[in-house]
Amino acid sequence: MAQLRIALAQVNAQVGDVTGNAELVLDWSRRAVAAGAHLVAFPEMVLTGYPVEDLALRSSFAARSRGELDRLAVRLREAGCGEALVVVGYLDRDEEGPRNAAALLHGGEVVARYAKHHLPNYGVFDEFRYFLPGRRLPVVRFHGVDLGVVICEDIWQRPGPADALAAEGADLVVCVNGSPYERAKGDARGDLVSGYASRTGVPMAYVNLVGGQDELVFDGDSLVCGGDGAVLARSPRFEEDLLVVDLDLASNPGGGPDGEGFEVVRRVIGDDPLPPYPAAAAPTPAAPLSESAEVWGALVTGLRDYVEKNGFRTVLMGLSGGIDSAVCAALAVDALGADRVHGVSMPSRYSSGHSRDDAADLAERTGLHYSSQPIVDSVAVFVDQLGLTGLAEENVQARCRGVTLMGLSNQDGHLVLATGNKSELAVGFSTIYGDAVGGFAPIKDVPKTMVRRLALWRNEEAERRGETPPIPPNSISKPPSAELRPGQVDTDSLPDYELLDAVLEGYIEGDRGLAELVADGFDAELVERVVRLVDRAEYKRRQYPPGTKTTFRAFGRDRRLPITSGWREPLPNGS
Ligand SMILES: Nc1ncnc2c1ncn2[C@@H]1O[C@H](COP(=O)(O)OP(=O)(O)OC[C@H]2O[C@@H]([n+]3cccc(C(=O)O)c3)[C@H](O)[C@@H]2O)[C@@H](O)[C@H]1O
Ligand SMILES: Nc1ncnc2c1ncn2[C@@H]1O[C@H](COP(=O)(O)OP(=O)(O)OP(=O)(O)O)[C@@H](O)[C@H]1O
Ligand SMILES: NC(=O)CC[C@H](N)C(=O)O
Repeated sequence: MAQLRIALAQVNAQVGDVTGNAELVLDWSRRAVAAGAHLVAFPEMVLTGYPVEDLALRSSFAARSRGELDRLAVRLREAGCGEALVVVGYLDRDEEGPRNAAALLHGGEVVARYAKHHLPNYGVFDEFRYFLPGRRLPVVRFHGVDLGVVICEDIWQRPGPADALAAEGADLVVCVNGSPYERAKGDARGDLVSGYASRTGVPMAYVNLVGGQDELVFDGDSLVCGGDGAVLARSPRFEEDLLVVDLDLASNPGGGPDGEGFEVVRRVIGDDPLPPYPAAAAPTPAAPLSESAEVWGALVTGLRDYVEKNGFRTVLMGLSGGIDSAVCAALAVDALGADRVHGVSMPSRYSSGHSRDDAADLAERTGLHYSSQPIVDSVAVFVDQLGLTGLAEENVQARCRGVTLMGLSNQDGHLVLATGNKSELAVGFSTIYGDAVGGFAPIKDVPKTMVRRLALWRNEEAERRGETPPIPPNSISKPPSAELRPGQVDTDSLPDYELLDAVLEGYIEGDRGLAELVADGFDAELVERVVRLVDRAEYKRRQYPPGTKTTFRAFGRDRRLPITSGWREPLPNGS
């Protein structure tokens, strides 16, 4: 039985900032070594950030990543971390092409390199476009403990390198990850890691990135499972964390056919067993979050990191008194603090008194900066000069609001937030270049029924903490309305949101056809109408700002459809 203290550094790396990320690795390695860790592991491609998209194809970027890795090995030794084994994800490139790789650094050198074997190429991932798969499998004997490294998707597909490592006698497998958040995914990861450990008897340490990158949020949730599959330690979600765990590792005799097909490379570092050290208190595994808490955490992280990593100080949005803009404002206040959030009420001649009162109430509750910019005069100029009526007149109101927000953004440097939700985006219920303007859309992947659940949860959470609930109860209870003509409510032109979201979930998340949805029990006419609306709105979605993915299938990378398309889902009768 060998003892090893490992530290999983769940850090927030910045895509493209290789120098800054090297500093991050250095800083967290120092902390881990100060905590007595013998092995420190960082997430997938921590040195370049993840995902780097087409930057992976630039040889200058790969050269920078490789060069910084070599320098990092030396700097770690100079910083007193040379005795520890430090696992660092980076972008590699050899004569054949780019690789998604992890290096083991020790004593000022790169002692082993592993390139990801299974490349994910579904959903938001396009790794066949970027990387070549690796076949080499390093097994490093570190003070008598046989260690192997795998990268993220490697444990989602079998057979693969993790099973091969068990067969080659690894006593511990470290899995480095860039596993993005989507609702309820945490369980899948826990099951995979625990399943691997109990199947093979080999403990696994799983370290994930944390933080937002464009539309993705990495939620951390790093964990360690013992050889019996039990979870020994687990990091909190959506925050940086150093998970320090003492492991008693049994020697694995190896064996079995799973090692075939890989080129095993062995290296020995330190012949002597590690000296005994005082045991650290075992960390308590972080408790699971409720669905609303987890989605809220993802949205706050996604918004905060988009704003911070793109260098904005403040955000600005239109406040209609409705639930969508109220939830976006509450998210922004949680992400950035009230002083960095600006909201504008922009009443038109159709705006109700309560829309202004509810917007003002929201500002009062949250403490955000609030102002009023009526659009009555600007709308009148367009309507009169162009002779606009009906829908054209309705939409020009949304567009005057868009112009107002963009004017203030240009003047004061705010990032404009678009407040549309996934249900509206699905059916094209927004005015292009109107309420769809903005640089980021915090709730674009949250269905309207979930927006409501989030609003209720956030207010309850505030009450539980003895704080003022941020969202005006009236914004939650009143019927949703765009207020673009007198007395308009969303249900004039859309089905009830509970029903709409159920059909949308089947069509978008479940990829069910029109006939299948009817067989599921939905009304045929309703399904046909909703499906047509969704198909027709592809062009609008393509021009909508980016926003945080929370569902299994977010619009955009997860669901790529042609805009110009003659395809119509067949009707239940086959026509
Ligand atoms: N395939 C295509 N590729 C490129 N452009 C295409 C296009 N098809 C139409 N277009 C163009 O798109 C424009 C029509 O779209 P757009 O101007 O948006 O107008 P449209 O979709 O016709 O109307 C906006 C709808 O959203 C509703 N709305 C508006 C504002 C807020 C809310 C809310 O509750 O949040 C709801 C409103 O009640 C109305 O039903 C036209 O200029 C048309 O030429
Ligand atoms: N009177 C207004 N003042 C300021 N902004 C507005 C106003 N009306 C609409 N907006 C902006 O346009 C967005 C679309 O709002 P709209 O009222 O048309 O529909 P909605 O999707 O029900 O949104 P919400 O629930 O926020 O009202 C709002 O979220 C808000 O940002
Ligand atoms: N970076 C990866 O390889 C991620 C793929 C993996 N299936 C996940 O979502 O966790």
